[in-house]
Amino acid sequence: MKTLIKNALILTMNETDDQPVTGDILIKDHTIQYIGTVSEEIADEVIQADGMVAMPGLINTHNHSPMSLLRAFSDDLRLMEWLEKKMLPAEARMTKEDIYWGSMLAIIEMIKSGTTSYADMYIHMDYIAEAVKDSGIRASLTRGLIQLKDDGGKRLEEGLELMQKWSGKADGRITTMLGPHAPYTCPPSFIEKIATLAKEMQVPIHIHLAETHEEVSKMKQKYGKTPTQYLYDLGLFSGDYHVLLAHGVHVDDQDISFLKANKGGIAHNPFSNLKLGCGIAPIKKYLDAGITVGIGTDGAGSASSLDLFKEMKFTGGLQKVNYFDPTVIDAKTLLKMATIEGAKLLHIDRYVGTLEVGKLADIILIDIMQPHLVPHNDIYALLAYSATGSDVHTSIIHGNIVMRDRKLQTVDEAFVLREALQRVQRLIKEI
Ligand SMILES: N[C@@H](CCSC[C@H]1O[C@@H](n2cnc3c(=O)[nH]cnc32)[C@H](O)[C@@H]1O)C(=O)O
Ligand SMILES: [Zn+2]
Repeated sequence: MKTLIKNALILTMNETDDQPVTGDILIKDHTIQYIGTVSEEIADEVIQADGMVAMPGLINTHNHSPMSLLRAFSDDLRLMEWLEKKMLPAEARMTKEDIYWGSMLAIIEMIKSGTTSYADMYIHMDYIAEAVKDSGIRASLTRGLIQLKDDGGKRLEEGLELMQKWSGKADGRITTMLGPHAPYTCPPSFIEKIATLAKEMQVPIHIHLAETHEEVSKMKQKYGKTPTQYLYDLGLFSGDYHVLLAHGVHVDDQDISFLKANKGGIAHNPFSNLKLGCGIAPIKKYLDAGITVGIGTDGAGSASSLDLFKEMKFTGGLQKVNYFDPTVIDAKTLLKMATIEGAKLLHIDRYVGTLEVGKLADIILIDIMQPHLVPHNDIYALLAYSATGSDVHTSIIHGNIVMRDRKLQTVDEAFVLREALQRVQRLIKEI
């Protein structure tokens, strides 16, 4: 099967070509076969892309997809209260079917706003994997692991089963990670056990880190260390594996030097951090230290929506205001964070994250012939600061057209919305 994208303004996000050029992209099965000028005759299908930007699909580096069912349910509380009084009781009621439809709701929102790969940490991951398979998105799946008493073992078993059952499945679109939830929910022996497994199995780790002031003081009180030093001392950053760290809001300079040892990096979720009143992560310092930073949303229970174009604006705006300096981060850096840097964090940058011959075809087309996207002076600035998720016209993942002219091709959108509306009543009743 050969699909041709014709006459697009191509933004490869590849280091070597800085400026977009008008041209064609030929996709053969799952892969980008040629970028340049291609005759329409050789293609089975032609997508006319005049007036559109073609760029790599966006990568959401942190999500809890079924929490989309808990959108607009608890919005103005502190993190611990939000989590313990609202989210956890509602999550405890989620059936496997709720998980499937909740994650499907999140996935179709992500696809419709330009995300083609995402990282998910949750429970009942089999059902999320089914939704990933059915929808056509690419995902890195993690069973979130907590150990409150002696109950971590069973969860870890489930995490390992997920890896065995789903790694490389759905046509290779699914990868997996090990997922200790956070320093404050995982005692030292549990972290060590997971780090050892990651080392043995050569798999990445996905964990929350230093999200609030409270977390830092709690860990200092209990262990005499910051959350970052706690993980560092347990050897989490010294393995051969990548660690995807969500948030990293409250770190000092010593913490940042510890984080340099890690082969993964930080998933920055600015709007979730803002809405939970957590703080502003020092993204400029991470970038200065050479630490990889990607952009995520976190679950819609805190992030409210899963639009990475929105998160790019918050990322840029917050760093500029935090350092009283608009030059600390630029539009191109924001777009890199949302594409290739995110791909590094998911450990799939060999396959996606830029448009290059030989890479998998994860491509979005953005309609830039709209009042808020004209003129086209600087395409990076246009995409990072002016565009929103609803400007994404067409989305191709793994060579398959999953959305065309804003219409989903793999899933019945109206059906998913009805399922979500009906299921949420039971989940939030009297909480
Ligand atoms: N609660 C699960 C384990 C973790 S899955 C991922 C968890 O992270 C929680 N979560 C979502 N967003 C955040 C956040 O911003 N900080 C900390 N936890 C979060 C979410 O409610 C979910 O329970 C169990 O009982 O086994
Ligand atoms: Zn989270």
